[in-house]
Amino acid sequence: MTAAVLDGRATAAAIKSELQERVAALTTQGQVPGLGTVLVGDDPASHSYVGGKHKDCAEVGINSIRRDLPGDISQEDLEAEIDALNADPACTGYIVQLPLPDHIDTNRILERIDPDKDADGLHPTNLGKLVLNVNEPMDSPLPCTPHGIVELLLRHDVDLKGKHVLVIGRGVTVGRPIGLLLTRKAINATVTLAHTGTRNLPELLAVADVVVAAAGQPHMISADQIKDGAVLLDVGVSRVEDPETGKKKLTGDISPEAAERAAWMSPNPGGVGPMTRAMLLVNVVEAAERAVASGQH
Ligand SMILES: Nc1nc2c(c(=O)[nH]1)N[C@@H](CN(C=O)c1ccc(C(=O)N[C@@H](CCC(=O)O)C(=O)O)cc1)CN2
Repeated sequence: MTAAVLDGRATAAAIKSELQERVAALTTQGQVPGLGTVLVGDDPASHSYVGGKHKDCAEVGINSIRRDLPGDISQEDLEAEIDALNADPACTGYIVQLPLPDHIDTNRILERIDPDKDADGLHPTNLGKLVLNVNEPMDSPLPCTPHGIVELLLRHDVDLKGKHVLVIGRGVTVGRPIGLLLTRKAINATVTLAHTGTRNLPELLAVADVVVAAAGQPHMISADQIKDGAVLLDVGVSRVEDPETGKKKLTGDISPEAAERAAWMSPNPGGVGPMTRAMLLVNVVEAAERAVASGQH
């Protein structure tokens, strides 16, 4: 068996073209969506992700607001930047690029974001709505990567009803929230969350129908560890040196050979990453649509 491809690039492109029409309609109504990004420090990967977000905005007609801040910014000064974006009417939604430097209290920053402008769906109010299952239909944003994974599966007609999903990694952007989405009645999967303290990972992998690997450990999952016909979503991204070229290259958590035994597999790059970017745009557009519907603009 060779896995069919869960093509994140093509799916994200389709979502972006659907969004162009919604952005045009909002613009006609006088509500031009504007995405703000807050980037602290000079991590090249974070710079590249933020650059990609603004490129996407330009493609669909969303305005861009960019705050690039020094790595030694104080908690107080960063909070002042958050307050300014909360108050800026041109910014209809924004994100704080993670991770933040160690001296910054990330949770305090996330809590300070106006929940109505929380384009990442990571404010406690919005995560709380996800727990309470009150954001159906979309009256609050969902975290981008979990939402992107669900959308990628839906648009490839991969049904998770009754399937056993093994999520590896307990981070706030992927591992923790995705179980809440996958266990909703509309999807009805059974989810196990594994992490660095999990003792029987090989046994769990051997029986999992679906694996969401978000550990950031290059090729930690090999072909011989998965179940035949599994669905594999490779979220983790590491930059490792290519022995042939000596250059750094992107490497996922799942060995590419696993495609020989899987039914479906998301490439990395080209799978979950582009979906994360697309779902951020969805959150920005939906926030602007909610503002119009509530007469706030
Ligand atoms: N505030 C947030 N911070 C971070 C998030 C997030 O959702 N919100 N997720 C990740 C980084 N991230 C978005 O911010 C992200 C990562 C990867 C990609 C992506 O498209 N990757 C490409 C390859 C990119 C490359 O060539 O370097 C792919 O998979 O094809 C998009 C967004 C952590 N921080």
